[in-house]
Amino acid sequence: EPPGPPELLGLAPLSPGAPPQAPDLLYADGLRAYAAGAWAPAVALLREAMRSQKELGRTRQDCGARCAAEPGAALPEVFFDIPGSESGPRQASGFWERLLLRAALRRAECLTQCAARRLGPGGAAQLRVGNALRDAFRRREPYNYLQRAYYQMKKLDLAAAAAHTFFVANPTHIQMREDMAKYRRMSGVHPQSFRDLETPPHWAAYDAGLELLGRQEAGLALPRLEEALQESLVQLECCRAGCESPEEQQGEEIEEKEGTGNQGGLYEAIAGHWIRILQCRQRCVEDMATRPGRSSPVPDFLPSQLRWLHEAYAQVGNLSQAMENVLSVLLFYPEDESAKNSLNRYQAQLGEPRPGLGPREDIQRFILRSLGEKRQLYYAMEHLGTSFKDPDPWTPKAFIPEAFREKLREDLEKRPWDDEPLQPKPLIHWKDVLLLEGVTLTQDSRQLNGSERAVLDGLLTPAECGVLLQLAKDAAGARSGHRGRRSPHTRHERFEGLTVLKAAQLAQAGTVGRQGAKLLLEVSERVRTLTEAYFSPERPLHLSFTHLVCRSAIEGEQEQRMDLSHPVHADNCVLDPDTGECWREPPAYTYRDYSGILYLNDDFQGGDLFFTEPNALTVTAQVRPRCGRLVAFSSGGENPHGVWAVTRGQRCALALWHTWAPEHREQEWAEAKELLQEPEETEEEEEEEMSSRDPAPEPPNRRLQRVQDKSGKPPRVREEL
Ligand SMILES: O=C(O)CCC(=O)C(=O)O
Ligand SMILES: [Fe+2]
Repeated sequence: EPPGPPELLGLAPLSPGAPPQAPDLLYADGLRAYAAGAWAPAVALLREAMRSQKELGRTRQDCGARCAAEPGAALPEVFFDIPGSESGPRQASGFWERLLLRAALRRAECLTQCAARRLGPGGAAQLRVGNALRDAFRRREPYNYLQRAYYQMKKLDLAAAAAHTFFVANPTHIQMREDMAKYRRMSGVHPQSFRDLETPPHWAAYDAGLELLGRQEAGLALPRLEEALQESLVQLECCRAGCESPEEQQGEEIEEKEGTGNQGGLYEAIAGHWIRILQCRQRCVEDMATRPGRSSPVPDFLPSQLRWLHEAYAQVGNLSQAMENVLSVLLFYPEDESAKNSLNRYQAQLGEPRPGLGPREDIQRFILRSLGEKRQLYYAMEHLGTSFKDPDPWTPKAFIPEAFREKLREDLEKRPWDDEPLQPKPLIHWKDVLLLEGVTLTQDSRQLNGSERAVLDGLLTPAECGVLLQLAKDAAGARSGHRGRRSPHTRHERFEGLTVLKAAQLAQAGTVGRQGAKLLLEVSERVRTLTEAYFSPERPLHLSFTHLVCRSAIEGEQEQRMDLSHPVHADNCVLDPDTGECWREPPAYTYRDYSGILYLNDDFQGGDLFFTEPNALTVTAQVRPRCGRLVAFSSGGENPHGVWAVTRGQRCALALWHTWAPEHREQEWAEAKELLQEPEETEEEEEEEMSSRDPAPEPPNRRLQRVQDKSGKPPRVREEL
């Protein structure tokens, strides 16, 4: 078992029964202690902040549930009833208003008292945790500080656990990747030390269940799969309970512009508020189905859990339970052929119909409630002009107003990744990435006279450039025995390209150093993170191709050269300079969405990159290569570019193309990674590393300032203009 939060060492004792303190204050104190190098108090305060925040959430849920059940606090049924659905007898005017108001007042009173009882007088104010803090906790930011503090305290197992927990939710965090590798080497590999301390229970159970099922252990899988479903529903309830507090709705700015904004009177305001609560509740299905650190949910998560349950029960021969689950699947998808077939088979096997055999009650309740909400949301969409993005593919067509069905069909026909729900806010802001990595923005689109272009500096240290240049050199030497072949673009240059997989294979064969091949992988991920954060914070970008390319001037053939090292082109379409059009069709690599060129050196003549107008003639901007400089741009016709002739020396660069299309993700990257997985280092090396090499990881000082900055504005990045 990994050390879980309770045993995270006998530092300042955490008092389990004590009422929670204000998490923001605890967190700020924790960060101050951290900055002062007071590691043990920092750990205690950060953990207490997390505990308090959890405890507050639990209080809110408990109070919410208790007060909803309070006599007289239930909202009158008719409040949920809307035109179009059958309703009870109409009462005298004013009757429902009084009922509604009384219920609302009663419930508000109950909530206030409940909070005061649980949290002390004025406790309700603590329930409000600021947005920034909530986001920080959701990103598991405290674990980043914890891992560094534990490292300083030489508690490597705890550092590893905390680092991993942070990493699970921040899989593109480059520094963390390095830290974890370091802990792994130093702590002598305790794989269990790298377990996620915060895995939501339904994911743990779900993964365990599927793994067992995959090993033909249906009997063992069943309790885990049942647990997964129960925990999923619990998680859903937690999320829904949060929808009633004001801060949960602040992400809804869009709504302000819509029909039920703040203007209007009492009824418009009530309706608007209620709609926002319903929208929030519906989104909880996605929240529950999204793994930590992922940006999109597992599609159709609940029905697929039911299908697994059905399969597992069928495998162990438990007919009635198998039937219960297959009937539940049919609640979502009444026309599901395979479910219908199974059902018929079971009915035939059982002989006569068994009364009392129906779908699962928990699922029945879930669907009824969800449909009730959808009905109201679609009604408001049609009549009040509010928006509703239905998270579920199973909603019966009859629920969707005619006018929106067409739109829905169009949405389904779009490229699948267009439909990936966008993150309400970027996971990592690109400026934060810059701060963390010490990268600077040198020129933006405006300064480069175009759209979606940027030059960033400081992505590589000179030593890293050296390693990659050496890699290119060793690979070229090993493969051809002479310095490269003729360039496909010009006969005045030689051209050598190296892919990540080739590099890994050569490293495997001992032809090039492992360090270089590993750096190549790591750096490509570094560029991807930055490009995603800068250009596509709401939609994941994948690497689709990585190529280490060197172009060298052929001596004695440079006089009166008129040609280019790389003719003007666009990266994802066929450019027609005559019309300025760019055709996004083969032979262009149409799935490329963003391009990046990371330069490794500047000791050559010529070889600047330039952008042109779509006529391929008028130069709009130029970029001089140098070590660690990245030029990144969207790959379409808006960015035609070329490379001036390299007239002396050798120009090396890492060219990377990114895509939104997951199916065009670079397979070779993962293969290369696999090949380069190194055997663990020896004890002596660990000792040496612990004592000398990296005694104190940089505290994330600059992030600290940002968190403490009460104005809420991130600090400005130094922009070298
Ligand atoms: O190396 C460069 O600067 C640009 C190369 C390029 O545009 C390409 O390979 O598509
Ligand atoms: Fe290009």
